[in-house]
Amino acid sequence: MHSRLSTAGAKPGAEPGPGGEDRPASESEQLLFGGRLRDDHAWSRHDGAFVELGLWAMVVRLPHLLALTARLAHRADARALRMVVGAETGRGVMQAVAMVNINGVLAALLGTGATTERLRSAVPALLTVGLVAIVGTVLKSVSTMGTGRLEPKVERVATELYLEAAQKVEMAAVEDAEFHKRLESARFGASAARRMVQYSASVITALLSLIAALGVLTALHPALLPLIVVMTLPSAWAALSVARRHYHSHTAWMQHARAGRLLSDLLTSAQAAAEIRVHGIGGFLLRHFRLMAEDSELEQTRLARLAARTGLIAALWTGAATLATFGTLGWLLWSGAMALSVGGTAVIAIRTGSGALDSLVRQINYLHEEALFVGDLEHVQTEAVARAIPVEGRALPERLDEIRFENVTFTYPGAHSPALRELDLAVPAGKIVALVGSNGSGKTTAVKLLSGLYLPDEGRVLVGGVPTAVVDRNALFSRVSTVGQDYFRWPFTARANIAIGRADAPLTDARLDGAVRYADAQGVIREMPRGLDTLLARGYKDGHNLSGGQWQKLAIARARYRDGEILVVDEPTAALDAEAEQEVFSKIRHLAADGQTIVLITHRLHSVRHADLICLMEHGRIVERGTFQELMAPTAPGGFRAMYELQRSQFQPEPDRPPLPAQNGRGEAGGAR
Ligand SMILES: Nc1ncnc2c1ncn2[C@@H]1O[C@H](COP(=O)(O)OP(=O)(O)OP(=O)(O)O)[C@@H](O)[C@H]1O
Repeated sequence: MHSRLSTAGAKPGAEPGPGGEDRPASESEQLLFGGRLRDDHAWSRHDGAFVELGLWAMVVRLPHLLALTARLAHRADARALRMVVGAETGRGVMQAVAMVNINGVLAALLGTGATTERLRSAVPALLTVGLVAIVGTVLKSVSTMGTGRLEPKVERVATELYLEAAQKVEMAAVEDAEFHKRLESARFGASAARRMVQYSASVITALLSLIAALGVLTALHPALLPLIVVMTLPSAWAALSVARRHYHSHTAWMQHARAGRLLSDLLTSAQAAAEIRVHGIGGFLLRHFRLMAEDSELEQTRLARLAARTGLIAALWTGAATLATFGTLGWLLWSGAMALSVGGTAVIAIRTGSGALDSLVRQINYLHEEALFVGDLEHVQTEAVARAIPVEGRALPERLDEIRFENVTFTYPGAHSPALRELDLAVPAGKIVALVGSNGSGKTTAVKLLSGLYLPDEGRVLVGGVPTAVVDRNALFSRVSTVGQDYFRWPFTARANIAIGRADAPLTDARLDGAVRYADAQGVIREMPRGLDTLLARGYKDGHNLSGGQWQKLAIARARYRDGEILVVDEPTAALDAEAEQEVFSKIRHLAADGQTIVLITHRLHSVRHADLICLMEHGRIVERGTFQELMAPTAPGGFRAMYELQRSQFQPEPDRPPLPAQNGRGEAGGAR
């Protein structure tokens, strides 16, 4: 029997269903990600989507798509946009002029009269064709330059559109898996917007080229018009079918692909590197990476097989249509309904026209496909705006005299039970309130509500008398400094790691030095190869890594640099040595004396002796509160006292335990050798 983590012998997706994506969860999906990652209905989110659109509906939507691209391009670089549109329009016109003149050349050459006479009369049209070809080539270069300039800018503008909106959403949205999925999809939207520029330019060219060819053909013989359409239909149908399948598959497999990338990222992650080696996880991850990749390879194979079949059917159909077209042309010539010179032009016009129509259908098709991703991007942007933290709200008073929780109940989105239940708490300004309690009792959640990151479901959190539900939350954020349990290790220089605490304030050395000194981080900075300019990102040139405690000191310096009136410290000393820990707590006491309000979360109960108020939390409620002396008194309920005594006893020597053998080789163990 295999162990739970073993995948030996497993062949996920070995028997794909007819649609490929209807297979049950593969072993990798089930074991690592808890279920199937494929979403067969992802595509149906797009109302009236391209997957359901017919060719005509797509043509009708074309102006909207071109306008969408033009809007993005205009925002990115209006001048480059004018350049591209002008050049592409010019190219189309040149094609029309060329075709009319080719007709002139052929008519002159195949007309009556002496050869030299015919040649001479063909020269003006011939020269025009040459000139038009040169102008066309120049215009193509101008267009290439314009699109080259435009594309990266459009991608940047599109990326910024959703990044800007996404960084302002409520925490509830950040933790919403559905919103993340949309963000992932929107990422493709930015590069899709870039490609839309190219496709839009090609649509303009193909459209003008087609108009030119149709114009010439109508003048030559109207019977040739429907033939062009018949010749083009098969490849248009094939392109549409393949693209639809591709889009459907892409959206259904997006989560799967993301999970595969996650596995490959983990294999090269500096953070996971040590554990991967010591615990021998590399082979395990690699195996699952391969299994996941094999799964999507099966899907790719399925798509390729279908594309080959569609291509074959389309080629047979095109062959028949071409035969019919040229047969008709031959019959027209044979029956004398068309002159030979006109026939020559007709061949060129048919080839140009069918090529242009084919290209037009393909480009519109691509444009639609890309537009769906850009649509996702717009969708995310709209959703992000709807879920954004409101920018307006009631102003906070100059001085925040109190933070108050009134009967607060809060459940995380998607959670089954509340993290906070009917919580009442008052934190006076300039005091230290310590929240203690077992893991998961709600301490961190309480400070998240206090900081305005979440809003209560019931009850109120009042900061300076203003409920967080109506306060200007950006103003509230700016009054809070935090050293969180999971503070972020910014992969920037040490200087940036501290100054990012108040990124919008001018960076001054005095403020920076003050923060470094406060966190007692001078030693840490001195030991870094380039001091404050040391890059703290392993894996980059000259990147340097710090120990957990050193990082923690930087995080404390950052909070000090931020200098908010309310300081939230969540396990601030977990990674510090005993001496540094005492130092931090004594500094925290001084801050309170200076008027800063401090909410301290810690499991080190010895450290909360000096807090003005200690709250013991359990299952989202405060079950005991008071000063250290009050909670340790024999009359107190005893929960805090019991926890404190338990911690203290761990530092008492155990009388029954035998002493460690001497380390100099002369102890018992050494003597036995
Ligand atoms: N983002 C989240 N989404 C859903 N549930 C969460 C989230 N964060 C915390 N919880 C849940 O809320 C409850 C309270 O968690 P919280 O982090 O506030 O506990 P804590 O007292 O700070 O714990 P610890 O001492 O381990 O840090 C826990 O049951 C936890 O699983």
